[in-house]
Amino acid sequence: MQVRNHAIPGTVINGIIDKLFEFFDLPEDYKHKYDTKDPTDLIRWGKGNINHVSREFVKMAVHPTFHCPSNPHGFSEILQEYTQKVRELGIQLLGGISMALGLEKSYIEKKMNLESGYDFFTANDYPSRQHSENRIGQFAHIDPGLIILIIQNVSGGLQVKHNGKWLNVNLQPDWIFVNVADHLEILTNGKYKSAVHRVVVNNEVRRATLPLFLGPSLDTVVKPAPEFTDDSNPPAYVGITYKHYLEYNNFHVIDGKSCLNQIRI
Ligand SMILES: O=C(O)CCC(=O)C(=O)O
Ligand SMILES: [Fe+2]
Repeated sequence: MQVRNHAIPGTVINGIIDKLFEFFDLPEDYKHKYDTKDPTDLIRWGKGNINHVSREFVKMAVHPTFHCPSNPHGFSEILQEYTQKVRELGIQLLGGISMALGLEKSYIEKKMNLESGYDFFTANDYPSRQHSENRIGQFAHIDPGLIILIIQNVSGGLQVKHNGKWLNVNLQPDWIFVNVADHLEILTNGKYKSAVHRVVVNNEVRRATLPLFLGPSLDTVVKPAPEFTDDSNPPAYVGITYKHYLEYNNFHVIDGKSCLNQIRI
């Protein structure tokens, strides 16, 4: 799904992309202080070039509490504005999805306790093909959470698997790509499917992407809701808290394994 005329100002998007490149261009010594040690750290930095992947990333928890590296100057303010606006949009989209499922608009919002929903933001930095030994930015994976909203500085790199084939997601830089993630699949008992996607390195330019992962609150037990189950559609997943789910997949760090197959009945 793609969203075009959204309310995130271009100045905010460009501002955040500039700050991100500034962050990634900081000396490695500084970034190493966020080196991923414990998956529950609220800011985590990591660099690929392992397992033939070219990617640098920084992940931070942004809701219900907001965390951001203090450098570069101004990064935190603009990121806070960005994530708040994208979160609002995401909640509106989940309202639309609830209605499309024939339920009241606030259904997912209430059921998933989004008021204290655990959202995390990832900034991904992929080198251009010319500056990369590898072709892959991220191997095929699915994402935890309900939906992921992605903005990028340049199109070309993200691919989604559809009917066994990899399709390029061609977005204009100011469009938002919305990916369905694991917890919408679990909640709807498979009516919505978590989208398998991967990232290839862009042929021409360095590419930054800004996914925001919108999730339930950490203590919400997510399981197929009764509205989506009956005798012929029994629950297809075991219910576990969002926190346990994230712990299993290492809070979605490099090559985080998905928990979805583990909880399938
Ligand atoms: O960088 C992209 O295009 C997608 C990012 C992504 O899939 C992720 O960070 O989980
Ligand atoms: Fe992803």
